[in-house]
Amino acid sequence: MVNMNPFAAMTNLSKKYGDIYRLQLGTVKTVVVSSMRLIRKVLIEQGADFGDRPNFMRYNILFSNDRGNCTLSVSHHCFISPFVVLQHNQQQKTLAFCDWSRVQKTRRALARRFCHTGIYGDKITTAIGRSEVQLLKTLQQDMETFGCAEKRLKLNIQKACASIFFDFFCSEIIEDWESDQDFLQAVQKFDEIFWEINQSHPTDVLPGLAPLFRSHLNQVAGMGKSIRDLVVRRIIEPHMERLDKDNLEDFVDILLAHLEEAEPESMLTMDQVLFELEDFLGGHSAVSNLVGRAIVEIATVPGLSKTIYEQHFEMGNKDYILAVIYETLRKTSSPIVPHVASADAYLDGYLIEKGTMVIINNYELNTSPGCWNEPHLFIPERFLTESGKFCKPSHFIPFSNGRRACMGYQLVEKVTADLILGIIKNFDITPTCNPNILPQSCVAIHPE
Ligand code: HEM
Repeated sequence: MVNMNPFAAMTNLSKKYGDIYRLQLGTVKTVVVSSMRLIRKVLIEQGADFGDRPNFMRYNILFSNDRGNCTLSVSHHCFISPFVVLQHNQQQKTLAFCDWSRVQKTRRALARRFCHTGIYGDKITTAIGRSEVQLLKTLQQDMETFGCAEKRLKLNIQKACASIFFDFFCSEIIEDWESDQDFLQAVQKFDEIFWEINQSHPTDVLPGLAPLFRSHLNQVAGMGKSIRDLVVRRIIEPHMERLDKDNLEDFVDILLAHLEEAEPESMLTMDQVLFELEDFLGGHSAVSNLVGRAIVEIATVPGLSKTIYEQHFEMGNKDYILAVIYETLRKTSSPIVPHVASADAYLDGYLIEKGTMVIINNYELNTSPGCWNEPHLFIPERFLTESGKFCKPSHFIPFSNGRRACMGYQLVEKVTADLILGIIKNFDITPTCNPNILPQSCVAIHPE
């Protein structure tokens, strides 16, 4: 099973050992849950007991915060290179990979309104509109230069999504993607980070192997630095100078106003604010990879591009494109970030000790013939009622559920739909690549 998709391998084990079983992964005690009944318990009914995240060395390296020369430090003084020594629990600075805490509640509360595309509908629509013009122009140029837009398709979609997110969250309009070196570097680094956090690595469960992976871990340490420089210099500093607390223009203003106005016991630190902003800006990588995957899927189903066009633009069915997005997520079998028991707790009668990692294995729920008709095929209609309304079965939860659920799903739906529709309206999509060669159980497409 070593070469298998790990989620498929864990599904095989569940056939033998049941919907809940223990695994010892290196030094990490792990429990795998596979049925919807148990997944619901972990995420919702007993969400308070399972709200923490694994403390992987890579996450700590990635979310360090030395803006100078990348000299960081590790809890157990694990020496990786002359330049990198890690610090304990740097990952508590990030929203998505920290343990559950009062700080986490504050972080989520600050971002909630901004993730609501209804409340900030005009701002996101304007940002998408601005970026789409540049995307279509760039794709057209590539068509003229290379005869097809495939060569740089992923990169162009990344730039489009990044400029939407910079515009929406920070009011930072990227006028010219190609000449803005800061921006281009941030796009590349965000994508590398997204790929990295979507992969597992031997040091996650065997941190003692770190010296064997020095070069990779040093690379990981460098990934966030250029992004942090850009965020501080181009976004935080100018926002601090012009902050008007009576007129909060964007998410950065909301975060900075919090630093001045919150009660001391619930106030975030400047570092936490900076990392929260980076977490949300980084969401663009998830969207761009998803758009890329959807385009590949659409290309390989004969006539689908035309059907999307007809449904959306001619028949006015706005739900069809949503069904395409959810079918892409299903076929990818987009995984859920592992949780960790924050206290000793009983799950289905078994004692799960504090600190145990809980893998929520949704692979079978996303891909099995027991849950879906012809699951290997791309059929958006499975997410539509007879009258064409979007309808998602309750066992399909690509954005998870409960207190750690994804905060960005509305943005994902809106940006992904608008970009795909923009491309379909202006270009023919024909297949050159088989979607089955893309990695499974992972939205990310390799940065190369
Ligand atoms: C392809 C697109 C995306 C998918 C499939 C996705 C899915 C997920 C999943 C499964 C989780 C883990 C939930 C859990 O552990 O129970 C998560 C967490 C999170 N997502 Fe997303 N996400 C996507 C894009 C985004 C975007 C664009 C943003 C923000 C703009 C975002 C913000 C977050 C945040 C902040 C968390 C951490 C929540 C927490 O730990 O408290 N996501 N996402």
